[in-house]
Amino acid sequence: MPNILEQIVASTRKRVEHQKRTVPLSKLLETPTPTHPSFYEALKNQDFAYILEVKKASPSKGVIKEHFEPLEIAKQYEQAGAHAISVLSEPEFFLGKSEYVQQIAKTVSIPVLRKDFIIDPYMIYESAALGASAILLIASLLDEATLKSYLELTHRLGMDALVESRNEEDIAKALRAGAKIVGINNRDLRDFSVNIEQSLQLRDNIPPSTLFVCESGIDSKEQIDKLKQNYVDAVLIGEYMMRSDNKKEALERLEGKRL
Ligand SMILES: O=C(O)c1ccccc1NCC(=O)[C@H](O)[C@H](O)COP(=O)(O)O
Repeated sequence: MPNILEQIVASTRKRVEHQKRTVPLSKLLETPTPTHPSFYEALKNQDFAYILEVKKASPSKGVIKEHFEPLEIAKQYEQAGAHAISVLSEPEFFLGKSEYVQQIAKTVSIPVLRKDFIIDPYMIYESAALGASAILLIASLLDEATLKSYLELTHRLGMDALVESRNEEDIAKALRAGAKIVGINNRDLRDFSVNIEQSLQLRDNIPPSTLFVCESGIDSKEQIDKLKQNYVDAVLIGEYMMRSDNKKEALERLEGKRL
């Protein structure tokens, strides 16, 4: 049985091939690219930034939000004080849609990160056409030369990339390839367990000139305090925010402004 990433990648390959037949790259390139705010600057301009995630479901948790209104959630995130919004567009395992990225980017004034499993340059052009400010690139899915070329294309199209890493090897590859923003995903994909110690242990591998994002499993003020003490620049929070009815109060609880 292939592991979860292999399953997602296989499904993504089929989806991209189908999408290329529906909207060929030549046609996609005719689409005017919407202007968008800078994801990098939005994170850099804060002592500690919050990227809040819009996702209906995930392989580890199944359906998280049955009654799912992505645009409404994104507006609530912005009003709550998010500095950027992450939007899952992968349809089979996360029940996402590319349209969510487009609709949300059109509506909010903060940057939108397209969270998908980018394995083809077509998806980078598509992300720009959707109005994304940034994309996720997963270091373990791409060899170094490919990661470097995807980063160059992303930057050339005026977007930023969050390069997701899980170990020293991924981080070294990301830095050599020119990543300006590195994320550590705390979720172990073998058993789906999450532990923010993963980010803290790898913190010193990332130079201060590179933005450092801690991803997954964040749901308490104690964790946020610890991450701030360890010079983490930003956090990416999905499930905790998705399950909270009042987004503003949920963020205030993480910040210790509310019990
Ligand atoms: O979450 C999963 O089950 C998962 C499985 C396979 C690949 C990626 C997966 N998650 C994507 C993410 O990284 C999270 O959506 C993101 O970091 C937010 O995590 P959380 O706050 O724990 O929802």
